[in-house]
Amino acid sequence: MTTSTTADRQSEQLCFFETHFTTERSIEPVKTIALANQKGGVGKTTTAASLGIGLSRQGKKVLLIDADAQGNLTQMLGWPQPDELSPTLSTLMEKIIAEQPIAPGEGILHHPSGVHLVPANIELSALEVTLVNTMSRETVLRQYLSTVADRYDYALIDCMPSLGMLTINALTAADSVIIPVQAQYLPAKGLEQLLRTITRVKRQLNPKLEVDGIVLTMVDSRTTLAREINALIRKTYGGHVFASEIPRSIKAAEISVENKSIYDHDRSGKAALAYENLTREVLSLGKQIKRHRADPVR
Ligand SMILES: Nc1ncnc2c1ncn2[C@@H]1O[C@H](COP(=O)(O)OP(=O)(O)OP(=O)(O)O)[C@@H](O)[C@H]1O
Ligand SMILES: [Mg+2]
Repeated sequence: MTTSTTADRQSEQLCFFETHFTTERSIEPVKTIALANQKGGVGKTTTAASLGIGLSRQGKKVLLIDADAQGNLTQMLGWPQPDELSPTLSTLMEKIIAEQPIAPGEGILHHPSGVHLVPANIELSALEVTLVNTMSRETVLRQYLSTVADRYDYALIDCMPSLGMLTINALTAADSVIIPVQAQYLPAKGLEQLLRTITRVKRQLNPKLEVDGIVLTMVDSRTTLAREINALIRKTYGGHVFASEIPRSIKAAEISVENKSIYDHDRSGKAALAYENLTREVLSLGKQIKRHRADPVR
């Protein structure tokens, strides 16, 4: 029978710590969040920009990924002609498919707020068609992200309004999903379809995928209908709805044409304050994940 000394035990524990944390760091140094909802115009892009810049204002290194061929996020951040940009997300994903090397920082734009952006344009539509006949077609975006992930704390993917192959790529690359829902219409059917897709991706492609929550956008609490729908969503999805609600606000609508962040455009307005609250909630979720990850070593 062997008796382990205190030194042996300490060395074993150290080994366990190193293995645990080294693995976590090398695989998941970044928290990747997909902003997804196949319904159009619900605030995905506005939330991606405002949450991303919000996280950056809290000292986090943030990469925004425009995964929509409309290029709305790219335009919102101040590149009004995305079709003239190269390389873009489609170029980088094509390189992954062709197994070509990607240079450090290739295609990544720097926004004055501090966030970085992988832009998109109409070429992404063609790429989506190419993906259909590509080996490991669901993991191309995840493979791209793994080449840049170690430089960021958060990567936010702004999805297009569909459940097509690019959104599946985003869900496969993500640790979690935030679902912006416009509190004006009953979203029940579309939401169920989205949640089924998330469950399918989690089961077949990405076991770590979680839903961070639904964020109610363009909330107008002046109308009874909006208040009722708001209450119904909270009753149905309970703890999966963020406490922070994004109010309907002209200032929030204006940022898509002003090319300013909500924090620069209307610093103390209600939309900026709401996005600051959402940012705090998202940061606190990140801490919970870290606490959870650290549990086994205690
Ligand atoms: N809080 C808000 N109050 C008022 N208007 C808003 C608000 N948030 C976004 N908008 C406006 O609503 C429209 C849709 O927003 P956004 O582009 O963020 O949605 P989306 O879900 O990304 O749309 P798509 O599905 O087309 O990608 C835009 O014109 C935007 O400026
Ligand atoms: Mg959008």
